Amino acid sequence: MDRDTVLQEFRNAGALLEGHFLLSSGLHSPVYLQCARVLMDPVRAARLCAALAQRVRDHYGEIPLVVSPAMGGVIVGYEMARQMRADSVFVERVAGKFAFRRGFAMKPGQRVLMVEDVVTTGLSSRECIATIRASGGHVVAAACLIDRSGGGGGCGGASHLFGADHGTGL
Ligand SMILES: O=P(O)(O)OC[C@H]1O[C@H](OP(=O)(O)OP(=O)(O)O)[C@H](O)[C@@H]1O
Ligand SMILES: O=C(O)c1cc(=O)[nH]c(=O)[nH]1
Repeated sequence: MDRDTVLQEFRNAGALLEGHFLLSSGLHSPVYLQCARVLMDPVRAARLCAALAQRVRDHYGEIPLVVSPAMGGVIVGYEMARQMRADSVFVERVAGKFAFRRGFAMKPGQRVLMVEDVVTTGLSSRECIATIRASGGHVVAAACLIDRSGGGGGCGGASHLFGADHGTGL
C-alpha cells in the first residue's frame, strides 16, 4: 500500500487533522495523524495491517512475536500479529520506563517485530526496542503505520518498515 493510499485511509476516517498540535515529544506540528480513529474501524485496520504484514513477511519471513508500546501501539500491534499469525504483547510505562507486565515475557533469542502506530522522534520505538533486548528478545525489524520522522510536509511516510538497527534513527 503506497503512502497516498495510507493517507487517504486517514482522510476517510477523519483522522488527518490540521491545526496546531503539541506532540508527545514536545514538538509542535500543524498536522496530527490520529491513528486511534483509523483503527476504530476493524475492517480498515485489517486492510492497513494486511499490507504492512505482507511487507514484513517479504523482507523478514515469519516472526512469531509482535511487541508494541502501550497505549498507541496496542491495537495496531494486535492486528499485525493477527495478520501474521503471531502472538501480540505490549510494554507499558511503570514509573516512566517501559516494562513487560501481565505475565508477558520473551524466550531467549526470540525473534520479535516491534510495531508502533506512529513514529515521530523515534524515542518510544527506541525505548521499546531496548526493553525487548533487555528481556532477551531479538528485534528483527520494526514497523509503523505512520513514519513522521523523515519530514515530508509534516505527514512523513506511511506504513514504514525498517530494520531495527537502521532507518528512522532507531
Ligand atoms: O516517536 P515519538 O516521538 O516517540 O512519538 C510517537 C509516540 O507517541 C505516541 O505515544 P504517546 O507517547 O503519546 O503515548 P500513548 O501511546 O500512551 O498515547 C505514539 O503512540 C508513539 O508511541
Ligand atoms: O508524535 C506524536 O505523538 C504523534 C503524532 C501524530 O501525528 N499522531 C500521533 O498519534 N502521535
